[in-house]
Amino acid sequence: MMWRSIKSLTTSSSSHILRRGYASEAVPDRKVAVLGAAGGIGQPLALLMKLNPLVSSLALYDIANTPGVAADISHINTRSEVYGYSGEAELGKALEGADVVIIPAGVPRKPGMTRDDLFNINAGIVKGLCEAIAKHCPQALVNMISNPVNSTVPIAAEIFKKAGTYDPKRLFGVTTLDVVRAKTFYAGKGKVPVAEVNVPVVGGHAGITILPLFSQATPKANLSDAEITALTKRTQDGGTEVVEAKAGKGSATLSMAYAGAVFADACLKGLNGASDVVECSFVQSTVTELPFFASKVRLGKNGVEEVLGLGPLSDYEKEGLEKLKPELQSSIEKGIKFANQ
Ligand SMILES: NC(=O)C1=CN([C@@H]2O[C@H](COP(=O)(O)OP(=O)(O)OC[C@H]3O[C@@H](n4cnc5c(N)ncnc54)[C@H](O)[C@@H]3O)[C@@H](O)[C@H]2O)C=CC1
Ligand SMILES: O=C([O-])CC(=O)C(=O)O
Repeated sequence: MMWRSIKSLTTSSSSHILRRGYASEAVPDRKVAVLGAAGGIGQPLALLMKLNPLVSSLALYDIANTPGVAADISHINTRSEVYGYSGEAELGKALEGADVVIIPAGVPRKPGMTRDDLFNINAGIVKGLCEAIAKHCPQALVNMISNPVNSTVPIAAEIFKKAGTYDPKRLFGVTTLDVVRAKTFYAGKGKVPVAEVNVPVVGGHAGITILPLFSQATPKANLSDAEITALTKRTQDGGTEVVEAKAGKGSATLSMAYAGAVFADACLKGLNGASDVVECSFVQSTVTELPFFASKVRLGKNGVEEVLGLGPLSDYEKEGLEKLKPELQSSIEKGIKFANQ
């Protein structure tokens, strides 16, 4: 599929504009920057963004090892030009003119750790990167992958507020991997075609704050309450399942790269004018009393066009929603407090 869509694009001889097949619809130039591009997520994510025909310029930034990754990926014969940037002195150049900035920079979990255990290191990394974004590409859509997402997104918001550049429509916590997992696990248990499955996942991105809404899943599968409870728990613990299987060698990287690429693609489609792009994301929200919350979001030319409501919840989901609020609230407050220290 991906290969076909790439082949159906041809380069215009007179400009950087691409034209789609026989139609004359222009595909605008779009720059994507990946911060943390030499890491476990960063490398396969950079590869997937190199395969995305909506990207014209791909900036790969890390504190080290980016020249090799950039040289390697740059040989792939797809649309985008690839540039590698290494070290803080080059961060500004990596960000300049970026339409979408994806942040998988930071340390991953080891067995026995929670995502919150990453706060002490990753909060500082995210803060520094967001200060640079505010300076060099304040208009960019920011896709935050670095954990704990429940705190790193509020940190980013506070940093942007301080710089006077905050636009809640442009800041996203990437929770797509929760949706990817919920879809996979539901299709397996419900014996329905995985490609057709849709499941909203709301709340946040850690343990019980991840709330899959299987009562709204389509296509309908005949699952018992016990099966729904088990699927919910498996989705909530999906990250830990990978951390334990990797046994000290990090957390999800390949499935996260896929999820990050799906979400960035949705952002790019929205920027380019599509009006029917809906993904779940952790954003500034009034869906509940919490200031940030993951729910379905319609993307468009300005980033978030509309934060969609939760829809009807089962009693089990209503209970899960109430249970997650105190933990999510405290993670949000921790991020806000850190940024304002
Ligand atoms: N949102 C989500 O669903 C998920 C989030 N994650 C999170 O993503 C983050 C990255 O995970 P991995 O790629 O596995 O880790 P990794 O350790 O393999 O890669 C992280 C990269 O970040 C780089 N880095 C560190 N400080 C930096 C800075 N100041 N500027 C730019 N780059 C910097 C490192 O050099 C390294 O290349 C972790 O915090 C992890 O918990 C992981 C999986 C899913
Ligand atoms: O579990 C982790 O630490 C990484 C992550 O966020 C995930 O895989 O969902």
